[in-house]
Amino acid sequence: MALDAPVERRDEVQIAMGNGNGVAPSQPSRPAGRPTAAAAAAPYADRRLRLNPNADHKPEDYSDVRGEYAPAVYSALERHLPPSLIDADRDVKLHFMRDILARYWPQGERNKVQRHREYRQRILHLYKPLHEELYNMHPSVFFLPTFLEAVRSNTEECFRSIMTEPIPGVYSFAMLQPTFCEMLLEEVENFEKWVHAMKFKIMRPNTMNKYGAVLDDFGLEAMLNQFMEQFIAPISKVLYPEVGGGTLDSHHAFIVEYGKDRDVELGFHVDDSEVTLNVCLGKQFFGGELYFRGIRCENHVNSETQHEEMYDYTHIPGWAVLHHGRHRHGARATSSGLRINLLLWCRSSVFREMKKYQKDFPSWCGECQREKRERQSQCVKATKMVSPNTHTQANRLCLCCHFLDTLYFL
Ligand SMILES: O=C(O)CCC(=O)C(=O)O
Ligand SMILES: [Fe+2]
Repeated sequence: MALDAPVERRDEVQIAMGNGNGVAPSQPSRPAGRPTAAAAAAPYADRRLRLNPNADHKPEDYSDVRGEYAPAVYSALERHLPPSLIDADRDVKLHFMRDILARYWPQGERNKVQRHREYRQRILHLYKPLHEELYNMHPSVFFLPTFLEAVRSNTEECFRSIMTEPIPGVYSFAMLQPTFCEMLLEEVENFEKWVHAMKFKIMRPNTMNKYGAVLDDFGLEAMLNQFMEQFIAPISKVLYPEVGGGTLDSHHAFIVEYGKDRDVELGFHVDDSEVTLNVCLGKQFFGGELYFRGIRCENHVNSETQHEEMYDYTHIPGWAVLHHGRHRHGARATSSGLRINLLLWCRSSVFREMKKYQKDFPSWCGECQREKRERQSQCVKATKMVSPNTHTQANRLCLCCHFLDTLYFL
């Protein structure tokens, strides 16, 4: 099937509010007459951190250093400094480490994160929760016994025993207690009313939603972290090892709202996640089916869908659907009623870092797999075409192909 419109990447909204200023890192004091830390660190500018830390080295104390990184970050990083720098002046090392950190996290991004932090702090300070019990993890109140039992058993067989997998990589299962769904719906409603009454700016979950709310913004972040670590990560480790399912370490959690006077449908997109959990909380509605169209890497995000990749999922309150973040999907119009879903985008920083060095992804991208099969069949054809005495030529071709397939790292 040719796609009508390009696939969107669904990104988090970044809010601009507060005083807009990031906290400036403090400048370490410097005795007169000595070269600046920047000048002293300059000769090391092209050096990189060591991959393996120097476990015997005792790092300096950075507890007086103010800024966006905790002092512990500098102490940990110091063990990775190149040998020529590890015994340099503390200011020189600090400058070098700040340079490294800034390369990974540019100033503009840091300011946005800082503003968002301030926004959350203001809400946490002022908002009074309706259901306090939601803010701490209570497994038996939140989850159905069948789901809890499967997670406790922690085996692939038990996970699969409560799930259906209608197409590869999409799993659905009954997950949440009805009372938990009701409480969460009431909490979100309460938060939205409060935001309105306070004339506070509400941050929508995504660039593609006009309604909904970010659960992490009003105090549910710690509980949802446990939700991910204790209940989604064990499953992802088994079902999604190829996309970092075993190393999930951060999340973005939000509510989406569809119906009359809300968002109606959701365009074709991929999520900014490795693994996405999507659970319907209610209420009553028609429509809103989730349609899937194959898993794709960035290079192939707009490639054609194969027939066997097409699947439509109908939401049921309390039921979850778990899928790859890069599984292309969208939601059809909710034609009547109100549909509210909880989304947990689970991310792995390790997987994201490793992905930078890979050139294709036949273990999970449907199109990379298709191209690999194509290359292999070309090789087989080439092998068949040559006579036995020129076989070496064909072997060379095949070896070449094999080499290309295994050369993931540049
Ligand atoms: O409305 C839905 O169920 C889909 C939501 C979704 O895909 C998303 O928020 O990323
Ligand atoms: Fe999505």
